[in-house]
Amino acid sequence: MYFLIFHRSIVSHIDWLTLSFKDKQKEYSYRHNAESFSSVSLVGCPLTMIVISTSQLIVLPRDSLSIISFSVTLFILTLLVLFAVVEQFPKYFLQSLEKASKRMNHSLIGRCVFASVCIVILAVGNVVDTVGCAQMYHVQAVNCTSELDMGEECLYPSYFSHMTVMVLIASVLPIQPLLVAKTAIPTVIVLVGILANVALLWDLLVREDIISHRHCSSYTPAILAVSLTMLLAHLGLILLARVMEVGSRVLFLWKNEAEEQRERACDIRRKNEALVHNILPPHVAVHFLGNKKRQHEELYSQSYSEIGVLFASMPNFSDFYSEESVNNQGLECLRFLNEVISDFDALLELKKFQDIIKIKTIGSTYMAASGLNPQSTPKDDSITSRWLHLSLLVEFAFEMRKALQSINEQSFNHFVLKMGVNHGPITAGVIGARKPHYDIWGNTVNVASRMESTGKAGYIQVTEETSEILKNFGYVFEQRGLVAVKGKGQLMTFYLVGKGSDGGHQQQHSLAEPAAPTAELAEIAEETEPSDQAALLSEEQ
Ligand SMILES: Nc1ncnc2c1ncn2[C@@H]1O[C@H](COP(=O)(O)OP(=O)(O)OP(=O)(O)O)[C@@H](O)[C@H]1O
Repeated sequence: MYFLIFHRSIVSHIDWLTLSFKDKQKEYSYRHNAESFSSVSLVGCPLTMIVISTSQLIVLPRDSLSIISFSVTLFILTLLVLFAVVEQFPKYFLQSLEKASKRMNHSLIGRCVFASVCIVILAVGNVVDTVGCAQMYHVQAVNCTSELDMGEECLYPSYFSHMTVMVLIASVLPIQPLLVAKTAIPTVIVLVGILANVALLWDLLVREDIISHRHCSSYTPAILAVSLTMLLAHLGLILLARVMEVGSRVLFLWKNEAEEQRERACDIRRKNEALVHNILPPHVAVHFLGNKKRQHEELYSQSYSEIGVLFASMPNFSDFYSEESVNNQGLECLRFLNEVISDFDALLELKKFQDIIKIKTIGSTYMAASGLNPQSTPKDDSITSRWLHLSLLVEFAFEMRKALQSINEQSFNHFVLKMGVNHGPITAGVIGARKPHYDIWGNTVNVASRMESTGKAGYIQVTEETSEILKNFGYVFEQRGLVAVKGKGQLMTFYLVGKGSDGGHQQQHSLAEPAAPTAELAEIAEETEPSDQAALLSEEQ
C-alpha cells in the first residue's frame, strides 16, 4: 500500500479503506479538529474559475451569455470563499459576519457542506458552460470528407474536458471535506463530464478530430482521449487525496503526541517546582528555578546580619521512643512525631508567620529562623522595625507550645518543649547538587542551639542581647544567671516569661497547663545534657 510505505507510524492506527482512525475517540477528535487557516484552501475554487474562464475566452471565443455565466459563478464563489476566510481577518469585517464564519468553520458538518457546495458550484459552472456550447451551435453530422465551416465557434470542445480536470484538481485541494466527499464529488464530476462528451459533444468532438487530423489518418478519437484523460486524472487525484488525508492524519497524531508530551513536561515541571518549593525557602527556590544557566557546582550562599534563630526540642521524646511490638517497632512513635512536626509546619502556613522559615528537624528538635526573606525589608531603622521578625519568631514558639499542648490532650501524652532563641548574623546556603539542603551557619546558630540544649523543659531561654531586643516588644524576662556555654564561656541568659504587664502571669498560666506535671518538668530538667548540668551548676553559683 502506498501509504504503508510512507507512513508506517500510522498503519496500526487507521483503517486502510476509509483511512479513519480505529480508535473512535481519536476519529471523533480528528474530525472535529478545525485547523486554523483550513478555510483558506477554498481560495482554489474561485482561482480555478478565473483560469477556466480566461482560457475558455481565449481558446473558445464565446458570446455574452457565457461571460455572464462565468461572472455569476465567479462572483458567488468569491463571496462564499470570502465568508469562509473572514475569521482569519477579523479586523476588516463586521463582527456578526466573523462570528458566523467562525461558527461555520468550527462545525464539522458546516465546513464540510460549505466546501462541498463551493466545489459543486465550480463544477456546475463548467457543466453549464459545456451545455451552452453544445446547444448554441448546431452541428451537422460530419465525416472526413465533409466540408467544414471554419468560421464557426466552439471548435475545440475537448477543452471542456481539460477544464473538468482543473475542476477535479480544485476539488481535492480543500482540507475541509471528509475523504468520502472528496472521493464521491470528483467521481460524479468525471461521470457527468464523460456523459456530456457522449451525449452532448460527440459531434463536436468528431469535428474537432477532423480539424486536427485533416487527412483522416489513424488517430485516437478525441472523445476517447479526453474521457480517458479525465478518468486517469481522477484516479491520480483520488490517490493524491488519500495521500494528503494520510499526511493530515499523521500530522494530527504528531500534534496530539506533541501536545501530550508538552502537558507531561508541564506536569513534571509543576511537580518539580512544588518539590523545590517544599525543600527550599520560597526566595531560594525562585533563585534556583529562575537561574537556568546554573552550574551544578555553583554554591548558593547569602550572608545576613540580623536573623533570629529558634531551636525547639522535646526532651522527653527519646524516653517515649522504643522499638517494641506494642508500638509496631517504633513506627507509632515516629507517627506521633510526624504529627507533631506536621502541626508545627502547618503553623508556618499562617500569614503572620510567612517570614519564618523552617530550616530542618534534627531528631525531635525543630529548627527555624526569621528574617531570611530578602523581600521583607524593615519599614525604618528602628529596633522594632528591624527586629519585628524576631518577635514573630517568639510568637511562633508560643504557638508551637500551644499546638503540642493540644496534641498532648488528644493523645494523653505529656510532652514539653525546651526552646532556645538567639539573634545575630548568619550565613545561609544550599549544600549539595543532589538532595540539596538549605541551612544556616554561624556563631548565632551555635549559641541558639546552646540556648536550647542548656535550657529547661517548658522554657524559652535567650541570651541577654536577645532579651534586650525583645523587651522593646513588651516581652517580660526572668534572669536565669550565668550559663557555661562550650566555646563561649559564661553567658548571662534569661527565660522568656510572657508578654506585656501580665507577662509573668501568662507564662505561669502556660506552664501551669497540663503540658507536663510539675514533678515531671523537674524530672525532665534533670535529664538535660551534661553541658546543661554545668549550666545549672553555674546558675546555682
Ligand atoms: N546548622 C546547624 N544545624 C543544626 N545544628 C547546628 C547548626 N549549626 C550549629 N549547630 C549546633 O550548635 C551546637 C553548637 O555548635 P558549636 O560549633 O558551638 O559546637 P560543637 O563543638 O560543634 O558542638 P558539639 O559539642 O555539640 O558537637 C552544636 O550542637 C551544633 O550541632
